[in-house]
Amino acid sequence: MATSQFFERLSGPDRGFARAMASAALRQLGRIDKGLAPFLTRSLDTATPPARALLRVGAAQAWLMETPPHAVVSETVDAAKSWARAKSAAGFLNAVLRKVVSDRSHFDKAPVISVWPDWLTVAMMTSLGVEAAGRIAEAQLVEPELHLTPKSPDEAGALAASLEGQVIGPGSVSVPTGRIAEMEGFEGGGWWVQDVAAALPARLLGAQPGEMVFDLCAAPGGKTMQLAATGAKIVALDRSASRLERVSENLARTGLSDNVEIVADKLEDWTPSQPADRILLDAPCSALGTLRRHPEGAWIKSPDDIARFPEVQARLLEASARMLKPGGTLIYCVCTPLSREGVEVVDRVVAGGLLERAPISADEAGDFANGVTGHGDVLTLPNGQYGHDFFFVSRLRRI
Ligand SMILES: C[S@@+](CC[C@H](N)C(=O)[O-])C[C@H]1O[C@@H](n2cnc3c(N)ncnc32)[C@H](O)[C@@H]1O
Repeated sequence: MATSQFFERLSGPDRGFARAMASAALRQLGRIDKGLAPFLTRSLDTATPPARALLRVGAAQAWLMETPPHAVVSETVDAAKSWARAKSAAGFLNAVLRKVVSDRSHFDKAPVISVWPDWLTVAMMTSLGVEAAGRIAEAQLVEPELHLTPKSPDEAGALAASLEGQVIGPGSVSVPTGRIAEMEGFEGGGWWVQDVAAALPARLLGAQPGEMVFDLCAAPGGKTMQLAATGAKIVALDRSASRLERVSENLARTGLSDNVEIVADKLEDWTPSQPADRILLDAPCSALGTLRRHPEGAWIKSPDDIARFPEVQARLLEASARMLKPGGTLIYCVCTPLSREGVEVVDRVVAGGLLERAPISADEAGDFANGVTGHGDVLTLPNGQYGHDFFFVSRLRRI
């Protein structure tokens, strides 16, 4: 049986505890491995995957959760004994976990920036500097908040009051986490889940009623709903037909389908029947700005996986620019803080002469004003006010 099927069979507190263990281990995996290393005679990589997983989860309980030491050792060893693929590691786990529960000093000494694999820590520090990379790592230590976008920014106050949340940014609402489909107003479609930083790009596009707006990497549709709510005519395009089903469901639930045409195609293969007044390009990227939500992303991806993005992004940005009316506005955004997928892509395409920057002012960036760069782009690094994702946003104009 696959591990995910075991999880699905759990319910109540067991399910919650399993989730909490996995989340704690994944959030600080790099530090946990550094804390474990002195207790091992060989590299952790040489352990079988089940033994490695149990060791990391045991260490997460000992060092990050308040699980009693005897329970950490006995429950983890019992779990190994009842798992065919881990049975032979029971003695090894027992010996190492006894040391783990009585000595957290190596874990405590591992710097917060080592939560990621080493290659990623280096990439973050090279791109952003040690201090900013450290703040991003810090942000990963805590469970993310739940943010909602109301259909109209004017409704943020009422939504916050009804869900015991608080208004953040220019019209988002932070609410206590819970089962989303059971929260007040979900069925009625008055709001959708969207990180406050993810809501910024569509707001900065400034779509007006009746304008032709292309949302060119649209699925699952958080930004499409924001654009549709402005009263503009929207073309929501994505290469993934299955992900576009999510866009349709989201639009139907929120009652925003009327002015949206959905197109399943590759951006670079699609020929629009008329040029756009405005375009939003939320390009495919390494998604390193959402690691606090999906910390496993740091370990699933390799340097090669993320190296391919800048070429793709530049190609998609150029193709998008050609679909824009002269003087039309384009927002390019990516949910990664790495400069090679952000400012460097924009600089390259701007140098080609199709686009120029339409700088974003500190006023427009609101709570992210401290992220406005000298070029007038925005990089939503930790703002010291509330947790959010890390987006790069640039506003451009067709020359
Ligand atoms: C970052 S996600 C978009 C998120 C979306 N804008 C939102 O707010 O919900 C990137 C999307 O780009 C799509 N994509 C990747 N390459 C594409 C291409 N060449 N043409 C069109 N869509 C593409 C992916 O299928 C994915 O849905």
